[in-house]
Amino acid sequence: MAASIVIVILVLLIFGSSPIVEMILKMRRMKKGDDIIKEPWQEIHDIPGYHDARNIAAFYPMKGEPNIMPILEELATEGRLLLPKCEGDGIMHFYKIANLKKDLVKGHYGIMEPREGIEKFEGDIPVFLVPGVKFNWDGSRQGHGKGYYDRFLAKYPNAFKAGIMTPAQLSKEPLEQKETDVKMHTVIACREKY
Ligand SMILES: Nc1nc2c(c(=O)[nH]1)N(C=O)[C@@H](CNc1ccc(C(=O)N[C@@H](CCC(=O)O)C(=O)O)cc1)CN2
Ligand SMILES: Nc1ncnc2c1ncn2[C@@H]1O[C@H](COP(=O)(O)OP(=O)(O)OP(=O)(O)O)[C@@H](O)[C@H]1O
Repeated sequence: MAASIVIVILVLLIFGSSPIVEMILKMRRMKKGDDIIKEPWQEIHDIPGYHDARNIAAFYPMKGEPNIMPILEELATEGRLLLPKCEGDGIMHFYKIANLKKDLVKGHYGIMEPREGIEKFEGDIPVFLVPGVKFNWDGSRQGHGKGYYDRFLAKYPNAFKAGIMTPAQLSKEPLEQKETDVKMHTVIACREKY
C-alpha cells in the first residue's frame, strides 16, 4: 500500500501534469463508467417484440444522451421508425420518419423533430426506446420534468418500454416515483459517443 503511494507520488513528480498522466487518468475515469455498457445494439435487438414490431418509437439524441444513430438509421431504412415532436405543454406526438436527413428539422429544445407536412402516427406502438435524465436498473426514470413521456406512455400500457441511457445517466439509487411516472421494463446502457 505504502509502496504504491510512493510510486504514484514519484510518477506525478516525474511527469507532473504531462499529457501521459492526464491520458492515464482519463482512461481510468472512462473505464469506471463504461463497464456497465455491454452489447447495446444486441440488447436493443433482443427487446421483446422488437423484431416483429411494425413501428418502434425512439428519440433523436441530444447532448448527454446515448448516441443511438445506428439504430435510428436501421429503423428508418426498415420503414418502422417513429420520432416525437413536442406540441404543447407536456404534449407530444410521434411521426413516421423514413429519411433522417430530409424528414427532420431543428425543433423544441434544439432537438431534431419531424418537419411540417409529415402525417401524425395514430396506430399501435408496441415498443418504446425512452430517453431520460436519470435511470435506475429497477426501471425508475426521471425526465426533464415536463411529463411528455409520462403523458404519452400512459396511453400505451401494454407497450414494452426500454430506457436508454449513458453510464453518466445511471442513478445508483432507485429514483423517487410519482403516481404518474411510468416505469421501464428494462434499462440499456449505451455510449454517448461512438
Ligand atoms: N432526445 C430527446 N428527445 C425528447 C425528449 C428527451 O428527453 N430527449 N423529451 C422528453 O421529455 C421530449 C422533449 N423534452 C424536453 C423537455 C425539457 C427540456 C428542457 O427543459 N431542457 C432545458 C434544460 C432543463 C432540464 O434539463 O431539466 C433546456 O434546454 O434548457 C428538454 C427536452 C421529447 N423529445
Ligand atoms: N399522465 C399524466 N397526466 C397528467 N399529468 C401528468 C401525467 N404524467 C405526468 N404529468 C404531470 O407532468 C408534470 C411533469 O411530470 P414529471 O416530473 O414526472 O416529468 P418527467 O418524466 O420528468 O418529464 P418527461 O416525461 O418530459 O421526460 C407533473 O406535474 C406531472 O404531474
